[in-house]
Amino acid sequence: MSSSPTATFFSKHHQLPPVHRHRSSPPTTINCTSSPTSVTTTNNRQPIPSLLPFSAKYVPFNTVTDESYSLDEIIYRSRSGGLLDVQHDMDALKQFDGKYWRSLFDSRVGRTAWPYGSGVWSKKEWVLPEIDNDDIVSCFEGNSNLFWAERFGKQNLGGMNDLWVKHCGISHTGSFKDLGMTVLVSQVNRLRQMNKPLVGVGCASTGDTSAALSAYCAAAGIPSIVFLPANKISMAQLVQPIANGAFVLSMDTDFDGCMKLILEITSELPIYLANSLNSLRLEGQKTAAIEILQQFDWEVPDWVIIPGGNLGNIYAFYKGFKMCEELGLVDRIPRLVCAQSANANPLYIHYKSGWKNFMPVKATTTFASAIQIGDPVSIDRAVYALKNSDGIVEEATEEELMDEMAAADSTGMFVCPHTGVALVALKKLREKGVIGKSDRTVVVSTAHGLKFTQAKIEYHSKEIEGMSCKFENPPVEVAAEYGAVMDVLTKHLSKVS
Ligand SMILES: Cc1ncc(COP(=O)(O)O)c(C=O)c1O
Ligand SMILES: N[C@@H](CCOP(=O)(O)O)C(=O)O
Repeated sequence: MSSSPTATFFSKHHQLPPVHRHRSSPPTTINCTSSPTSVTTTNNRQPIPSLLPFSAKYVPFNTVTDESYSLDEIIYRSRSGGLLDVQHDMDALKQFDGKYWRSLFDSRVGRTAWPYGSGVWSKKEWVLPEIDNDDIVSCFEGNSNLFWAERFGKQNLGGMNDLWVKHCGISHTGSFKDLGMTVLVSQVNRLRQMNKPLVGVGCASTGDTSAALSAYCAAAGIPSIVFLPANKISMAQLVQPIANGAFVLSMDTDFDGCMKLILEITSELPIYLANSLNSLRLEGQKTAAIEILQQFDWEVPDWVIIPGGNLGNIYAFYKGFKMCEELGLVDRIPRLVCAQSANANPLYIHYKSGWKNFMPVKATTTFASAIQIGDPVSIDRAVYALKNSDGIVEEATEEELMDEMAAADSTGMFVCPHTGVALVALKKLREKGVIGKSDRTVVVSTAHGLKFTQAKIEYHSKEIEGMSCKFENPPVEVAAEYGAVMDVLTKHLSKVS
């Protein structure tokens, strides 16, 4: 019996359908690979000599030093214990102008040529330029909907007309983590092909990283191990790694406790760390920023608002925008806003103190459970991103975030509580007049609302202690009889008309 094509689709050894094997080059542009000798024009196939190859390496984050590491090394921190960053050879990338890169990226959208149809791998030269296409583990992530939130903007924000929601949660495993995980798991796949001693990949998680890790590992046949804080993630998130065959450890601690443990374990055992401390993840996540520019035909929005927890994503967005500026695709970057839950707000406190001495906090329960993080590993990256984008940090209380989520849902979206946090930040900045009525603004929606149905059910049944749930919309129980249905319906219609 032949095996299911979907089961083996991403395996290196599987014979992909011809359309996926075909490495197409965009029309009227140059077909770039990582080797300078193979950079050719599509018209005459003449090699262009002396071009620098595209390459990337790890360097200490925001530090001037000669220290650097190959991406094929298993390393997460610099010699001094600081964060790492993936540094691309910008001189090599600058051999091509902004117009070239724009048209190359545009030409790959929605295509099936492996792996460029992925929103991440369509930017391969800027992500992991040296990986072999056969080693890539992709679920064709990215290319997510940039939704014009017309009704929400008009109704809830005093006629704001240029408001957009980037639905990163409408994705393979239901969150933006897919963008980073395709890169990390592809690199692990490559390292395993190189016989590096890696028995598996592990992460601590509030539910989305674990879902993405387990799915991408399962697609590639790589063991995954996830550390979850018991009873602190949604049921939908818990079942994702279970279904994907991960080794799931449920621990009586919070995310910060799980994070501490995975760092200790991965330093002892040959398990590769998949959290965003690992800067490879951010290379994939930064493509969401590039995609936003692309979806606006390379016009730059004024504001981008991102919910923050472990704080890798805010830096990933900054990096994506900054690369586009440096390589001439756009001439400026947007102002960034990081939005936190008031119950898990170490960055907000740090911002309000004028960036004086960062102090972790003990994060308490929040409906935005995926950002219940008190000691974010990427604090330095976030501060850098915000300082260099004239950024702002805002916070949202439980009632504010749940109301905003419900208000967004009532205009046709179905967003997660973290998106609610970002929408509160927008509302507060509009009310203060910081964000103008006609400013082009993008709110990044980070996970699918279907992962958080329990929170929505509690809200709409007014089951949340101390919360007025002003947008509640509970189902009406009615007898299955014509008269009874008519009564409730006419009453209802008289109210809405
Ligand atoms: C749904 C969701 N939104 C936002 C975040 C915050 O992202 P980051 O940790 O990169 O700040 C996370 C994870 O932390 C998440 O899972
Ligand atoms: N929300 C995250 C928390 C961990 O973040 P990471 O980006 O460092 O992996 C999750 O879903 O686990």
